[in-house]
Amino acid sequence: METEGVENRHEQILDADTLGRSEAVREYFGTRYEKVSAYARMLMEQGELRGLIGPREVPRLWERHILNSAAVVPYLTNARSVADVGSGAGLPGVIVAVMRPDAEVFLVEPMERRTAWLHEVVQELDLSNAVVKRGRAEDYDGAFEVDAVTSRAVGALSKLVRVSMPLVSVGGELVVLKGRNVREEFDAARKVLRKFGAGEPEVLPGETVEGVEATTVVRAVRRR
Ligand SMILES: C[S@@+](CC[C@H](N)C(=O)[O-])C[C@H]1O[C@@H](n2cnc3c(N)ncnc32)[C@H](O)[C@@H]1O
Repeated sequence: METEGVENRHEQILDADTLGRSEAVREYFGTRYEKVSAYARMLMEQGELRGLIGPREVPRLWERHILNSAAVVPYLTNARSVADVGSGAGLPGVIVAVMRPDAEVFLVEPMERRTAWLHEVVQELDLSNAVVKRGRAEDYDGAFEVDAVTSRAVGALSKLVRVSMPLVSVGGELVVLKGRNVREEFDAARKVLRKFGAGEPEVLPGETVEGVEATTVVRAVRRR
């Protein structure tokens, strides 16, 4: 029984690695590939055991998590500072920090167990541009401002705007990974978007590697 579990796990890791080792993925990440790959390996080996990702996520780690997270990066071109709110296992924050070594990246996460993991990742990957901030986004209102806040799977758009926009400098933006039905969340978010002078959010295509399903990226700019 025990051996079967281990073998299953091993197979899952090999499956997950097939996409991660493909030429298309190596090319996509370029010089940052080794670090992204080291992070993926850490997550494959420890993510489930440490309660960071579900067991079903291991085989689809690259597609659903690593590449999905990378989809925000093309929308952060002008950002010199980024905060990833609700970073959890480091998604998308760690990917942003790896792909944008020129930007300072704050990984904001309240749960101690998760921040301990994030500290390990930052050390292991030698990410000198990443800073782990333990706490809720609301705790940092007035403490720092960034050019962009990223977020994935933290809550409805209305909550994200409410807790994250105070961290965005005027002219900066919220760049959020969402499901394709995100427009359904716009009504509830409008009032709070208006408070920050942000109009209708943009729904942008989150394309990464050919053959990998594109995700949805939502962007809202803070105007006041
Ligand atoms: C479902 S997890 C998603 C983690 C990661 N972003 C991902 O996509 O895998 C949501 C995370 O958001 C964090 N969180 C919830 N509310 C938050 C808030 N107000 N400020 C910062 N983090 C928050 C939780 O502790 C949790 O780690």
